[in-house]
Amino acid sequence: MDKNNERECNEDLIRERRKCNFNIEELTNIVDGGKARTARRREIQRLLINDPEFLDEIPQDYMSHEDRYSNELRKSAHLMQKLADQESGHDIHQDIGALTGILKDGNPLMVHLSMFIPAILGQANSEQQEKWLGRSLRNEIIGTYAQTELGHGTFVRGLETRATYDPTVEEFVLHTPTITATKWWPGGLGKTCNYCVVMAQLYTQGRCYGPHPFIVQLRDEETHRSLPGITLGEIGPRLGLNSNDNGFLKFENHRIPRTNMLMKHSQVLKDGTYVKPLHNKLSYGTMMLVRVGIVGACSRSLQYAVTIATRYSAVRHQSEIVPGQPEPQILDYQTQQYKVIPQIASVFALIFSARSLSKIQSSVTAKLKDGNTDLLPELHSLSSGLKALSSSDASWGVEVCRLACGGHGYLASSNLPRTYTGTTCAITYEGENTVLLLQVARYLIKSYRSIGKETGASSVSYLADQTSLASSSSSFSNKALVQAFKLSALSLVAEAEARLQKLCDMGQEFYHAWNYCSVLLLKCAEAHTRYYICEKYEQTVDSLKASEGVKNVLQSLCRLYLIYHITLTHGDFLKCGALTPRNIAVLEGEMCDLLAVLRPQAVSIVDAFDIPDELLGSTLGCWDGNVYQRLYDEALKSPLNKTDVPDAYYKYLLPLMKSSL
Ligand SMILES: CC(C)(COP(=O)(O)OP(=O)(O)OC[C@H]1O[C@@H](n2cnc3c(N)ncnc32)[C@H](O)[C@@H]1OP(=O)(O)O)[C@@H](O)C(=O)NCCC(=O)NCCSC(=O)CCCC(=O)O
Ligand SMILES: Cc1cc2nc3c(=O)[nH]c(=O)nc-3n(C[C@H](O)[C@H](O)[C@H](O)COP(=O)(O)OP(=O)(O)OC[C@H]3O[C@@H](n4cnc5c(N)ncnc54)[C@H](O)[C@@H]3O)c2cc1C
Repeated sequence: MDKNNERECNEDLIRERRKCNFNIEELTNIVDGGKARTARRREIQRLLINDPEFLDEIPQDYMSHEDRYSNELRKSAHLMQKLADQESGHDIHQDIGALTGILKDGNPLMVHLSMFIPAILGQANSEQQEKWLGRSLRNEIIGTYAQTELGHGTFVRGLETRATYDPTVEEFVLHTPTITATKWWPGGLGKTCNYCVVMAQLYTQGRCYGPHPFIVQLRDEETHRSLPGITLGEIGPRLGLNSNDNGFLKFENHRIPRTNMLMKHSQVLKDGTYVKPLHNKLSYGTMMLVRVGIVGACSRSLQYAVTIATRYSAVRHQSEIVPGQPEPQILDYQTQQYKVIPQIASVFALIFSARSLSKIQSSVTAKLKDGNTDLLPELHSLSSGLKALSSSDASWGVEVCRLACGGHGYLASSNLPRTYTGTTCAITYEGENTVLLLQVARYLIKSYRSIGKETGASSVSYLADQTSLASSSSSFSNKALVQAFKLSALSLVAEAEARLQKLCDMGQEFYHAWNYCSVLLLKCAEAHTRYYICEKYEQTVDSLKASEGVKNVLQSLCRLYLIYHITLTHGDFLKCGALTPRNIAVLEGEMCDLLAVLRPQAVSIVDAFDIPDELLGSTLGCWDGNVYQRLYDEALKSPLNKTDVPDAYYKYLLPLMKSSL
């Protein structure tokens, strides 16, 4: 599609684009994280888009389960090859965002990249890395991360798979003692992988030391057959990601060398002596790493959905605002703006918090290298909270975008259903959101109770700011609104702590009191994480060196985001006195003004996400807005349209219709 050729473009979109009052390329660079990143992303995307190997012979929705898997594996293998052929020196993980959309319903090699290789990097010692890292980076071996079992996913300490050390032959014996111990879910485990990192309970010298990672060969490297003592398979159709061959795995006293325990943090010596790690949750490091990555991935899913919904809302005309006048673009309805534009604002919120979290992660990793684990709890809390809010915000945002497209949003060819199923899985995997938020709450209560003791953790330092409990905001700057979020979070934490304490004073055990307060604790964790997101949004936009046009757009989006979230949870702001009912009413009015201010820029902002049509994969969201022709052409691809009268008519319908004769 030639973006300079207006003749091929829908007239509404041409008009929308002429209203643009900021530099789109500049905003694109901000979204990508700099000019160089934009250039690199485009280079990769061009490479993929122009390659016929990535085309599907027929739309995936018409393929069988096996064909989907095989088709997606064909493309993912080609993708890996292509990326390997690229000049070296680029970190593939930095390029992952550029790949969004090239694979349509999952990627059987994804967990190899996102967890298996990171697990080797983060959990294996240098000799082990020597042995496995190069081979996995060159894709000579393909692995997954096998932790979850039929009986336990959330509660990692409850895993049942055992790795029992046998010092006589210096081997671990891996065993699946019960049906519930069967590994269940790992992506690519069913048919693709020949290796995996298994999380199993470590037993040595008659003691259990909890879950530890082990690298295990699953299939013969020549024949790809599963090895003796190992049972493997795929778990069947899922809500989405149906090409990922999520699998099951059982061990029957399967032996692996001692040196297959990943020993960067803890070790089992030849005689069976256990050597403790610096911090007993370091073996959870791979999960934490992926949680950080999920925040950025969620922002990308939302960019896709909101690009589709915004362009479609500019093209679609329906009903009337002024009686008797032509049908308006649906984007002119305030209620439609309220669906779509806050989701655009949300994209930037997620981008900026993802960046802030990444920075923290890098500094924690650097400190870990020097043996300093002080900031691990802070990273655990922030990555848990942001993973939870980003995945639930993005899933809800994608669903709102789908609903905003009316009936056509329900069609697979809109690409909204698949975007939704590919996003909502992140609510569950890598730590179910409620569970992760309760981890954040645990950290909040602990921090609140240790006020006065220096923790060095910045995300919770505000809990010591008791004076702010009394102050009510009288100004409405963005900074003041962020303060209101802080006050709301602080007062929820104070309330939860007081309620917990009261129950304990009445004689309840702490863990029962905790469960009894957990709805409120969940709210604390959400409010705390929302405050973090809002603060980063405000600070990033405020300190941004950008042209006036771009700055204005981002200021308005940031303000919309702050007000939108205040209105969604206004009870909390009222309860703590951060805002008055009158303040809320004024803010609600201002939110509608902001929708009106942003309305003419909406198409240009989503254009700045710069998603090529080939990756967006949507009849409704294409750059040229030629929606109806595309919908019609896609419908013609239905196999049912190959014949005028399908066989099923003769088999079932005809006998029914004639039976009454
Ligand atoms: C929920 C927890 C964190 C609980 O762990 P626990 O050992 O029972 O801990 P606890 O008693 O609740 O707390 C004890 C303490 O451990 C701390 N802690 C917990 N995790 C960490 C961490 N990572 N770093 C640093 N500290 C950590 C907690 O904050 C507690 O600290 P405290 O005692 O309060 O000081 C854990 O079980 C967990 O992470 N569960 C979630 C499981 C999960 O995420 N599975 C992912 C499987 S892989 C996957 O889904 C891949 C999908 C990808 C794809 O397909 O693309
Ligand atoms: C698409 C997909 C891909 C996956 N890929 C992998 C993979 O590659 N490797 C892998 O090992 N695993 C993988 N998983 C598994 C995934 O990590 C788990 O499903 C996830 O961690 C949730 O655990 P669970 O299924 O045990 O849920 P459960 O813990 O059984 O959750 C059920 C309900 O119980 C609630 N609950 C549980 N514990 C508590 C608590 N302490 N407090 C309050 N409420 C609680 C939850 O909030 C939830 O509402 C994948 C899952 C999916 C869906």
